[in-house]
Parts: sequence; C-alpha cells; structure tokens
Amino acid sequence: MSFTEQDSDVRESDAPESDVQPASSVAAGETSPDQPAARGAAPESRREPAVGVHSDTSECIELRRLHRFFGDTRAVNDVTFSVGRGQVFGYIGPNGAGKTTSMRILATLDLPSYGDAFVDGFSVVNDPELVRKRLGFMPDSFGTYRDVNCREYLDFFARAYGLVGRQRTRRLQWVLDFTGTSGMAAKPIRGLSKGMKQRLCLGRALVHDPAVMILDEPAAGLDPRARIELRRMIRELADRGKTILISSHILTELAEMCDAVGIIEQGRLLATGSVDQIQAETQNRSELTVRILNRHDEIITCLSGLDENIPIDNPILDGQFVRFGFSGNMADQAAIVTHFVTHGFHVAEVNAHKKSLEDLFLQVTEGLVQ
Ligand SMILES: Nc1ncnc2c1ncn2[C@@H]1O[C@H](COP(=O)(O)OP(=O)(O)OP(=O)(O)O)[C@@H](O)[C@H]1O
Repeated sequence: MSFTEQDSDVRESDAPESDVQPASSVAAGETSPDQPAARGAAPESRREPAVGVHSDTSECIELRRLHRFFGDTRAVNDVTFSVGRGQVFGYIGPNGAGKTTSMRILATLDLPSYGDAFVDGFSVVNDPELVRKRLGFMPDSFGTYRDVNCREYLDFFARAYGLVGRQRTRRLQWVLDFTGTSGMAAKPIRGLSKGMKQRLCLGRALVHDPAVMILDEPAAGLDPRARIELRRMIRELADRGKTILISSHILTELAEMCDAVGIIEQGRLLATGSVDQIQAETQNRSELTVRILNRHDEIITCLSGLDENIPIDNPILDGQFVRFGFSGNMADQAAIVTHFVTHGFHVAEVNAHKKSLEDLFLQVTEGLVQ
C-alpha cells in the first residue's frame, strides 16, 4: 500500500468510522476482539488536551494485541511485540502483510480496531499529541511538495514542530549535514533523485529530534550504494539512542542492522526474535529434493503414506523433482529413500540444503497476499 503525504493530514476521516473503537474502551489494550466494538465518530478524548498517562513499561515501542480491520480484511490481526530503547527492530513481510497499517497506527495516522500501541510509553489512542512529539515517521511514498527547495521543506516541518530562532537554524543544519543533503539545500525537490528524496524524507522525520523513528520501506528503490549509506545512518541514529522500527520485504537487507526482527504475514506476527535466534530455531531444518524418474503423478500421494514420525512438510512436485521441508536426521533421510524405492519409484538423486535467510523468510511466511 502506498499513502501520499496528504493522507497524513486527514487521520480521523481516513479511518473508516465504523471500524473505530472509542479510546476509553481500548485503553492499554484491555479489550479483546470478542467484545463488540462500539461504532461512531472519532473518540471524544481526541478533542481534549492530552493529559498523558505514561505506561509503566520500559519499552520504547509497544504493540499490544493490535487489530485493524478493513471490512473483511484483517490487515493487522492481534499483533503484540515491543522494542527496547536504542534498538533497531526490522518489521518484515510480503506485500499486503500489514506493515504499513501497523506503522500508520503507531504514527497516529490511523486508529486500531482493537488493542493499543505505545510510543515512548504513550498510547496512540489516548495520547496521540504526545506520541507525535516523540515520533518521526518516514512513509513509504514521498509527498508532493515539488516546488519548494530542500531547506524550505525541512524548515516548514521544523516550524510545524514548534522549533524557533537559532534552535531551528542549528537543527536544520544538523539534519542537512547528517543526511548528506546540505549540498542541495537550495535545490527544488522536483529535481532530486530517488536516493536524495529518501534522504530528505529521513531528514524530515528527524527534524524535531524524536526518540522513536518509524521508517516504512526506506530502502525501496535505492541503488546498492544508497542502501549501504542508509544502513549506516540508521545504525548511527540507534547508537545515538533512537529507537527505530523499519520495514522491508527483504530479510537480508535488515539482518545486519537490526537487533531484532518480527515477521508478519496476512496481519499475523509469525516469528520474533534476533535473526540469530530465529535462525537457531530453524537450524536443523533443510529442504530435501528428490529426483524421481517415473510415475511423477503419484509421488505426493506416496509421500503421504510415509511414517508420520519422519518430519517432512509442504511437499511440492516440480517436474521430475519432489521438494519438501525436512528436519530429520540421516536415518530419516534413508527411510524416505527406502519408502520411495519399495513403492516402485526410481530414485535418481537426493539433495539436502540448509536454509538461508531468504529461505527462512519463505518458510515462515507462505507468500500469501491479501
Ligand atoms: N485504507 C484501507 N482500506 C482498505 N484496505 C486496506 C486499507 N489499508 C490497507 N488495506 C489492506 O490491508 C492489508 C495490509 O496492507 P498494508 O499496506 O498494511 O500491507 P504492507 O505489509 O505494508 O504491504 P506492502 O509491503 O505491499 O506495502 C492489505 O490487504 C491492504 O489491501
């Protein structure tokens, strides 16, 4: 999904009213989807000055049983995870998994159907104003301010965040220097390359020095050098104490810079932990490929008759090859070959390969697009 900059200014009308639950009944994620959601306009508490009830958690980003439904689509379906201060968390999933929807809720551009999310301890439902002050959001598509130059663009946002005088001038210069855009401060945005626009957009998210940054696919469309540079900037921001949630389709792209990752598909969080942890859990898993020379149509049926203690899953027929996930030992592997041979199949080849990070992603997710 992509959202334009204009979207960010229409948060309350953007959320379908019928899906919005009043803030009072979703505080701290106390409700469950089994409870009927009350219908109506945006919560009353939105229009009152933010009081600010700080959550007792030490986590800097927290999603608690977050749900967001669009009609029958469960874009975010009971997602819970948290990110500690100064950590980089990679949010990974295929198209339509629910990444942008979760991030928009964190950025207070949308409301949860149920549950809640917290930024630096403040609820996006009850304290959106306080959340916004602490959060920098880089959406997955750049806005349409084509005729202003980079400095004017950043200056606009700095003013919007209430920066004044020398503080604003110093901050703007820092952002231009940090993002490597000072050389083009006077250049109109319409003349910027994709990479430069991404830098400027990162600068915009940084302009008020937020504690938390939400970056929606910031590396999309960048060349390899620009990706490396972006990784360096993100790591440096985390080293300076910022907490960062960053999304991508590509696990390997995030693996190096993330302290932890969460894999989401069809609105559900399928796995969380450090890349090493997730890899360790699947370490003894491999994919077996068996080449059979006869009766290809019957191979999958034959496999279903295998001793059920032999751990295989998701068999697929691919021409002469049958491939399946395997987490057994060499004896199990031998038993599979014996099973094929005793059922009259001509086995020509057996190969096992360990899962790479990409395989791991494909294994955890099923590539389902909603
Ligand atoms: N405003 C909306 N109205 C209706 N459906 C929506 C809306 N926003 C998102 N969805 C649906 O919610 C699901 C999750 O979308 P989302 O954009 O969060 O996925 P994503 O993981 O960010 O995907 P991508 O990587 O392609 O950007 C999709 O099925 C999408 O069509």
